[in-house]
Amino acid sequence: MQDHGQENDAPIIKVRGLRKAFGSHVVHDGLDLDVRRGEIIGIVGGSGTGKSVLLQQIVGLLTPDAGTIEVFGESVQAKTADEYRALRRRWGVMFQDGALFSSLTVRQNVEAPMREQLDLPDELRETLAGIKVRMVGLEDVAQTKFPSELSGGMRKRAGFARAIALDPEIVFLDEPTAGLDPIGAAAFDTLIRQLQAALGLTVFLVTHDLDSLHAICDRIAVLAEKKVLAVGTMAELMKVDHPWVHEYFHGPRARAALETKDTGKAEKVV
Ligand SMILES: Nc1ncnc2c1ncn2[C@@H]1O[C@H](COP(=O)(O)OP(=O)(O)OP(=O)(O)O)[C@@H](O)[C@H]1O
Repeated sequence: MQDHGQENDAPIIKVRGLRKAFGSHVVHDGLDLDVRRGEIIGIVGGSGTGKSVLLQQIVGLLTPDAGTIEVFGESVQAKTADEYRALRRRWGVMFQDGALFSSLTVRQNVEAPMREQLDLPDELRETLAGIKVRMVGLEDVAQTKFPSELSGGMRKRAGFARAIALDPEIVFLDEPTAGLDPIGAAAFDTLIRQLQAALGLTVFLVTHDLDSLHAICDRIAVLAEKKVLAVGTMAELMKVDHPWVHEYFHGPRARAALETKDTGKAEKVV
């Protein structure tokens, strides 16, 4: 058992002075962000503001040009391969399209990180993977299906099951409701909230979906001008005096999402 007690008050993710450029294209410059343990934080920003690039740097798939990233109080960058592997075991990632292995069944996809990180007998691994598949609301019959045999919503659930395969402390979700119909998106939001509460997860949620922000996020971080321009609750961000932030949180789609929330309707207005 690892003792994580001393980390409880410290941010679970701490980003300071982050800079990232691709050639002459600077995506992040002086970006700071704290994520609190146990919260659902939504990451929003215009297209190309670097939401996915930020996520990829935090999980160590891209290397910053400058600045520091700590997760669980440990630097993600300054790690040997074994140390990084141990750190990576404590989070799960769901990429935009679920990024499932097309040649593996749903259950085998969920088993993949278990095979990599855990030394379990086959039968136990299969049973545990089956439990994860059920936890995301997929029927048992889906376990032996291939990704191509699933609907978009089911593929996303399968991707979520794989992200929680190793009982992570943090899950990173990159636009999990993109491409889902309104009812499917609302159901996925509910699933995120339920699993977050049941498993005590911290959720890093990249999204364009204002309904998700209203429905499940504790705080929202806005990426603009190469940094985190503002971070706070929805109510706090609605008071921010910046053209993009104002338009985003007061525009017609924001009003529709707010109305949906206030009236408690299951469907969102599109
Ligand atoms: N591997 C890469 N090589 C070169 N440029 C990249 C790479 N990854 C991302 N970029 C560029 O970095 C910028 C930020 O990309 P990113 O995907 O993070 O944006 P985003 O905010 O997630 O956008 P969207 O909301 O459209 O998904 C874009 O201009 C993109 O073209």
